[in-house]
Amino acid sequence: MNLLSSGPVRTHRIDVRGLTKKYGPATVVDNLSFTVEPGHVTGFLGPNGAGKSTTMKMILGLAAPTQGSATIGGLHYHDLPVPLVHVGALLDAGAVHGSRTAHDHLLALAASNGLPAGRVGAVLERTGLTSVARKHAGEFSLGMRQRLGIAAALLGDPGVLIFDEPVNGLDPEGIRWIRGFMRSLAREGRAVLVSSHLMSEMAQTADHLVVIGRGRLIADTSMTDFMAANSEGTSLVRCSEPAVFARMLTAAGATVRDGLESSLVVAGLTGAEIGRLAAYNDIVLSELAPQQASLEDAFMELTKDSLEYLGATS
Ligand SMILES: Nc1ncnc2c1ncn2[C@@H]1O[C@H](COP(=O)(O)OP(=O)(O)OP(=O)(O)O)[C@@H](O)[C@H]1O
Repeated sequence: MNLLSSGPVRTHRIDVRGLTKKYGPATVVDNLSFTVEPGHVTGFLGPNGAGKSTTMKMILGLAAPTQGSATIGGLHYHDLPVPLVHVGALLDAGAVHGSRTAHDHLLALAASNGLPAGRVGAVLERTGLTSVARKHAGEFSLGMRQRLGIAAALLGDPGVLIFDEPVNGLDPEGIRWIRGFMRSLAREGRAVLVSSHLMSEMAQTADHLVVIGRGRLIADTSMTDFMAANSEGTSLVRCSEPAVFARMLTAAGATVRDGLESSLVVAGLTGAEIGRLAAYNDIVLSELAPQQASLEDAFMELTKDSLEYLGATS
């Protein structure tokens, strides 16, 4: 079998099991288990310092786990015969040799990994770099360096791709390109793991979410389920007798909490249902307004207990 042909993509899963990393007394990845499936973009979310990069480095054999394992298609990274054929990664786009042209950078990488030179043209084409292939990478903008890093990750036509905060610092056009690119890689049957500290980033890209905080798993869910559970609207209600109406709402199955200035924040009933209940009980509503919780709010809520430091309140 020719592992380097442009035939169907080899599908692999990433399996992370009980993965733990300690640096001195600090446990930065703590008994983490999750799976990254082929054909999906899995968003790896967590606040800064949550342990995302460290986890990715362990999957890629760049850091040794203190406990547990991370495998690609059942093998540890160091046991993969030609690693780039199975997994490609973009960890730090700045780490490109500025003195080489994009073409020569990729050619050197192909040669040192035993990959055919023909792949260089293919990945330049795929990442839209053909016209600048003879330019020095040192002259590249961040967006172009990012594309070059992705071209390198694709050299072995791997079934697994790992991107660490790929849109950091990019302009809107670069961000849109990367999002679309990751989705196209998943459509081809590849397993794509991409980290971010922004929920809004993931909402437009990922099919699945793995959320961590302080190195621990907080959520492992499909994007659809996360959205259904967290973007449910609440209603803000102002009325003549909030305490009385709150009891009625609760009796009708709503969840009610106090809002600002004697308002009520009501979940579990639609605006129309709240309005009907008020009319039926002769409660005068002075305000009934839908409140849409953003996914970013839901993510903040989910990770608030795991933030390393909280802003001081003045
Ligand atoms: N080589 C190291 N030695 C000691 N501590 C480290 C090392 N690498 C990472 N850490 C610490 O481990 C914690 C997790 O870092 P990591 O970079 O994995 O987090 P992250 O979720 O990727 O965050 P960020 O988005 O800020 O990079 C941090 O507190 C960091 O300071």
